[in-house]
Amino acid sequence: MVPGLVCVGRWLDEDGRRRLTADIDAAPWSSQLRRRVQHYGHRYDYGSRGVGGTPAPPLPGWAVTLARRLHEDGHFDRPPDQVIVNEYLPGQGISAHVDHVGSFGPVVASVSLLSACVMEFTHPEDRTRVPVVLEPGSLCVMTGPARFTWRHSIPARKSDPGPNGRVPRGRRVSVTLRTVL
Ligand SMILES: O=C(O)CCC(=O)C(=O)O
Ligand SMILES: [Fe+2]
Repeated sequence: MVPGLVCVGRWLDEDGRRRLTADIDAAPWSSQLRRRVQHYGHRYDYGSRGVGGTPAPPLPGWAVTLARRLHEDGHFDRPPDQVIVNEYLPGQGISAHVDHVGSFGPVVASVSLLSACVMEFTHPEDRTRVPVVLEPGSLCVMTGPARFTWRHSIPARKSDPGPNGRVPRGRRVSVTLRTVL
């Protein structure tokens, strides 16, 4: 429904999810934009804010493993070298944006952990809105129009609409991998 968007459910199995979450939680978090974040690789972040800030630490082992697998699976033509980890507590979200076009390459990949949530893709001209459920362990890859034209956001709310009523959110952690231009 969103051209250029590919989502793979259960990209990480339960053990993989548990180990990745433990590795991430063993690292220090910093607080920005009301969410907690970790940056690795070049510190080019926050969409329209563009390039900035102090250099980030190199990719830790778990991020190198994810980056290699995404490259080997054919999602990237070189292993992604920039990683942002976002934590969302129920009620937190991210406003509609396109990941900074001048800073990042043509592929943006996100792995979801812990709680499911709904990401909304919005077309800037006709305002078409497509909700996409991000399940724990899933991989979402944005290329082409999904990457460059459509905006993505996570509504700041405590539950999401589901087929059988509202689905409460829990703590969610996402890992987004990109290449720096
Ligand atoms: O949490 C997510 O899945 C998306 C994060 C995101 O869009 C970003 O950091 O640019
Ligand atoms: Fe984004």
